[in-house]
This record gives sequence, C-alpha cells and structure tokens, in this order.
Amino acid sequence: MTLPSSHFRSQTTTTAVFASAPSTPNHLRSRVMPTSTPATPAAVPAANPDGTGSSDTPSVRRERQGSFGGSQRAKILKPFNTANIKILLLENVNETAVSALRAQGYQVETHAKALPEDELIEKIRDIHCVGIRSKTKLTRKVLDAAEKLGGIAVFNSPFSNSRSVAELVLAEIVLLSRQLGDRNREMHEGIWSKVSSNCYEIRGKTLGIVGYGHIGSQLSVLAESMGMRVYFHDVVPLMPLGTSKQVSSLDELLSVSDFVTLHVPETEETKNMIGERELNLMKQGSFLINASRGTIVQIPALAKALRSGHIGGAAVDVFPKEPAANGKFFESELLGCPNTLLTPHIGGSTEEAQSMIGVEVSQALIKFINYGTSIGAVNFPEVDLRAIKDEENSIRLCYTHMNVPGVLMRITNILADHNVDKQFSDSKGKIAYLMADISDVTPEQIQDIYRRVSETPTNIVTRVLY
Ligand SMILES: NC(=O)C1=CN([C@@H]2O[C@H](COP(=O)(O)OP(=O)(O)OC[C@H]3O[C@@H](n4cnc5c(N)ncnc54)[C@H](O)[C@@H]3O)[C@@H](O)[C@H]2O)C=CC1
Ligand SMILES: O=C(O)CCC(=O)C(=O)O
Repeated sequence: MTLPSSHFRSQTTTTAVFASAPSTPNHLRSRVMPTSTPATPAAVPAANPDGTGSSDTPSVRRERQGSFGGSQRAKILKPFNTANIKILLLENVNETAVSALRAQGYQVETHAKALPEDELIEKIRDIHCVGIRSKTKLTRKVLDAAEKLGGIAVFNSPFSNSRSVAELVLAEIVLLSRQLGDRNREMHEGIWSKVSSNCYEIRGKTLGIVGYGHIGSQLSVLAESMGMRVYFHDVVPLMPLGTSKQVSSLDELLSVSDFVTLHVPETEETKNMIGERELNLMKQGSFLINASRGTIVQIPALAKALRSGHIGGAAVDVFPKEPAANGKFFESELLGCPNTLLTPHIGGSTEEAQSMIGVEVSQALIKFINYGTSIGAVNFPEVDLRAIKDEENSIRLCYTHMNVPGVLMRITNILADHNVDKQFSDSKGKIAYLMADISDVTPEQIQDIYRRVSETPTNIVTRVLY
C-alpha cells in the first residue's frame, strides 16, 4: 500500500493501522488495524523530557525497556502524554488488544461492528489509530477525514489465525465427503435418510491445495495425517511438507484432485480464478472449498456445477458481497445447492486466533507509537534501532519522508554538529523512514532539530521521542 499524495501533509502525527486481515500476496505479509500516533509540538521536550504526567505500571516499564546486553540500561521512551492518544477498535477486536493498549494509557474506544462510511468519517477525525478486521473499508474519503493523519503504517498478524482456518477446512473435507450438511438439515426437518451411496472416507483421496502459504502448508500436514495424498499449486516454487508434491499448473491440480481448496490472496491474478472452465476441469463428483476471498470463485458457475452434480459438494466461507454485520440479510446463488456448506467468514474466528491477533498487533502498534519501530509493517519501510541509551539528554528522531533524492544530505546537515549514536533508514515505494538516536542534546537543540527536520520539503511526519 503506498500513500496517496494527498496524505503527504507535514504535521506532527502519524497514523498506523493494524488489522487482522492480510493485505499482501505472500506469506511475509502481516495483518492490520488502523492507528495514528502523535508527538505534538507541545510534546517536543522542554525542560522535562517526559513532561506528560504519564502513569506507566512497573510491568509496562519493564516491557518498554529493552536491553543493551550489558550493564547499561535501555531508555524508556515516552515523548507525549499517552492519554492523548485515541484509538478506535472496530469489529470486536479482541480484549487482549484493548487491555494492552489501555495499559499504555491510550484512550481506547471499542465497537462491536464495522461502522458505515459516514459514521467512520465523523469518528476518525481525531483518531490516531484504528483497528479493524475484514469488514471495515478505509476508503479515501475516510482517510482524508482523518485530520491527524500524516502517513499510515499498517500492521497485521500474518499467521495467528492460519491454524484455525486449516482445522475448519480439514473438518469440511470430512463433512463434504459424508454429505453431513444435507443429513443434518434433513434431521432438523424430521427426515430420517440413512444413505451410504456417494459417501466416502477421506483416506487415500487426493487433496489439491491452491496457494501453499501459511494456511495451505498447515493444511497439507493435517491432511496427510488423515491419510490423504496432497498436491499443491503455487506461483512460487516451495518446499513441499511431508510427502506432498507441487504440480506445475492450476489445470493439472484441478484435474487430479478429489478435493480442491483455495488459499490464495485476492489479487488481480486470483480474481475469478475458478470459473466454468476450471470447474469443468475438476473430476466428476469432486469437491471445492473456498475459505480465502469471495472474489476468487465465480459463484454462478459454481452454483450451476453443484446443481448439475458435476461438483459433488462445496464449502464456502467467503463471498463476493458479505453482510456488514451479524443479523443482516445474506443472499447467494449457492443457497439450497446440494451438499453445500455455507459459513459466515468464520475461518479465523476462534478464541485462540483472535486472542493471538490482539496480542501480536497491539504489541507492534505500541512499539511503533512509543519507540518508532516499524518492524512488521506491511506498507511502510521496516526500521528498528537497538535500544537507545538511558541518558537524560538523548533523543530518537523518527522521520517519515518522501522517497526522493537529496533527503539524507539535508538531514546530515541538520545533524552535523550533533552526536549521532546510530542511524538507519529504509524506503518502500514512495515512502522512506529514517531513525536516528542522538545524544548530548539540550532541550533548545531538540526543539531546533525538530523544527528544522519537520520543515524540510520532503517531510511527511517528524517525531522526536525521548
Ligand atoms: N476465511 C477466513 O477467515 C480467513 C481467510 N484468509 C485468507 O486466506 C488466504 C490465504 O492466507 P495465507 O495462507 O495466510 O496467505 P499466504 O500469503 O501465507 O499464502 C498465500 C499463497 O498463495 C500463493 N499465491 C499467490 N497468488 C497465487 C496464484 N495466482 N496462484 C497460486 N498461488 C498463489 C502465494 O505465493 C502464497 O504462497 C488469504 O486470502 C487470506 O485473506 C486468511 C485467514 C482467515
Ligand atoms: O476474522 C476476520 O475478521 C478476518 C479473517 C480473514 O479473512 C483474514 O485474516 O484474512
């Protein structure tokens, strides 16, 4: 994700996003929720570098401390009153995230549902950070309304719910093979229908996995432990786990599999990946599972193949259009199709997964807000420095800027007369990010560095942590 140029405003806040949903097409991606963090000019240090009346608990202080691996203590950075930071958590983001963020002193507002665009526009005005799952749409209009927005760092959780999805799919393989959905419905309708024709064990059957990333590879191991033969197709060559095998094309995978399961991200290449042609390539009576993204499968084609009996059953967890909230009306051409399991995007919805996501993403966010560390960001240069020395007159400069020539020379000139202990910068697309730890600076010099850096023409966001 690159930042739209309209967000290249020079101001003293940054916005970070953390969410639970993946946004890039590889296993290195993380999961995200939106957030922004301030270092207001008033928070740029005067006499008292903390000057915030903040109330870290001892455990928070220990967590924030880090280590030099020697006797020297790492500095606890806190350049602003954390109580000024406003975080909006939507879609029931887990309590683990709420409590971790509140423990930092941030103001945290929670909502059980996604908010419609107009409400989000109102809410986001003074929000520094927003946390979402898969329903919220952070449209350009919404982002433009975020007045504290200077740049967006997005943090997500790349694999905390992978196991949950893999387990659900494994269960669905058995359920489809035994027509459990239909038998269960009939029993609830008072119909006793004991049948064995077209019901199979999964042992010895072939599972075809499309996309061998976090979920696909985990499923591969589980399926082999149930006696299945596993083939997979991926756009990159990958080490097969167990005795699984990578095949050279999607068509080949479709034609040899008894079950085909989709675990690819939504990209231009994967949209409508499975349509009439691909379904026709699948074996008569084989099964299709989609717990990836709704746009990967052409629903009318699948409904037709299910009704004709060419496809023996399907399990679908994700849809091209999903209702915005629980209790809302759901419509699909798949309703009433034979041996078809429909679930409301619950692949990652387990207590374990949601709790892990809450912990992982809130920690990434706290590190970004409090230390400037952007490790794990999916759209933003990943920069970290070893802990800053615990000295009163040392600061950390965090400079998010446009990725154009000449910037480092300007910064070097500004810092020329100072003692720069360490410095690192990296870029991603149009954005670059520089962190520098500087020691022996007076409050006046800090003000001066802050002013000069934030006035550079390439400035997006400048923060000084101390
Ligand atoms: N139903 C649910 O609740 C959940 C759904 N998901 C979805 O599952 C999907 C997979 O997630 P992960 O395994 O974590 O992703 P991942 O990024 O770890 O793996 C995706 C794999 O797909 C491969 N790939 C990309 N484009 C491809 C193409 N055109 N053809 C073949 N392979 C291709 C990549 O090389 C990668 O190995 C994502 O769409 C994700 O959003 C993830 C978690 C929960
Ligand atoms: O659980 C959610 O809200 C979204 C899960 C999902 O689809 C994902 O992580 O990609």
